[in-house]
Amino acid sequence: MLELSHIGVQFGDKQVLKDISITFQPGEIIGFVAPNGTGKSTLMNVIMNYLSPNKGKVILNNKLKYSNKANEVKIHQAVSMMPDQSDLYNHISGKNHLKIYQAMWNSNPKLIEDTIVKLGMASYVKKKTGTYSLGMRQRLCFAMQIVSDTQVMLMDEVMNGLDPTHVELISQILLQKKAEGKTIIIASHLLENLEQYADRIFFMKNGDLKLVDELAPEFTDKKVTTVRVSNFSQELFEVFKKQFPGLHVQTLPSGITLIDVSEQDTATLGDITQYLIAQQLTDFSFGKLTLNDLYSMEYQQR
Ligand SMILES: Nc1ncnc2c1ncn2[C@@H]1O[C@H](COP(=O)(O)OP(=O)(O)OP(=O)(O)O)[C@@H](O)[C@H]1O
Repeated sequence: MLELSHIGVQFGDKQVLKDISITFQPGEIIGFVAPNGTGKSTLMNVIMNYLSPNKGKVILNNKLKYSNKANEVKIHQAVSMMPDQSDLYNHISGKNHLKIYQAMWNSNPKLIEDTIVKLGMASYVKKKTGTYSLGMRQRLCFAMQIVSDTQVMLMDEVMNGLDPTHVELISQILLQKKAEGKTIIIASHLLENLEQYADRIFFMKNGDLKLVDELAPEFTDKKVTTVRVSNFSQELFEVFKKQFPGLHVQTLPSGITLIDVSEQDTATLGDITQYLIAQQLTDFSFGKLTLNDLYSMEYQQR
């Protein structure tokens, strides 16, 4: 269990993190989402003690704090940050990188072959990393962290540069690691992907973390169906509101219009469908509010 207690970080007069207190549990995947330059990496750097916060503490398993070098070594045996592509040595092979990580964390040597197979790296892992493509390097960085096998894993943009097949593959591995009881903390801009596996997702804003489930009740309310409509003009919006009074209708900065309808109210859902088709608005869908919708509500300007 990893606890952050009243973490605050200030750069000059800019308060990047205000007073963050949160606990991460074993077997949990946590997502951090925010526009560039908001503070995701800063928070991860605090968790790793690469950056000392102006206030607050990081506490591992109710006892260990970054109070001296010996404790830092102990914490780093349990908490790791996924290496960055710039951390790779071009003149040595991927496999040697994996061996170094396995030895540094003294993890099970079997993990090296298992991970190579799982990530489909066998055809290139013995070549020098200087010959790798962006996606191959990214898979290696992920593999290195998996081989380190720490209790808590931090990943900043883990899917960076990966094709859809490898995004899916790594998503599956993340779920396996969660099932093994790992705590995985991921900063990502791939919102649809994050929604597939994250247990808790936080938007970072004004130095705080906001749990997305608490931002809009219709995001989690299973009794609400959201109709998502493209190209709904302001003129139609006004006419629609008169025709369907009492429904919650809003147009997001992204241009998508959302109409909330009770799931049981099939008559109204049918009427809305007819209305939209009559207006030649055929680009619509029924479903749940998405993380992209919430992101648009929170961060985008009209
Ligand atoms: N060492 C530093 N000195 C001064 N300002 C910094 C320092 N590190 C980060 N910042 C500032 O803190 C803010 C948050 O930066 P951070 O790198 O944490 O953002 P981020 O959310 O990770 O962004 P990205 O999505 O682009 O990676 C930015 O305004 C950045 O300029």
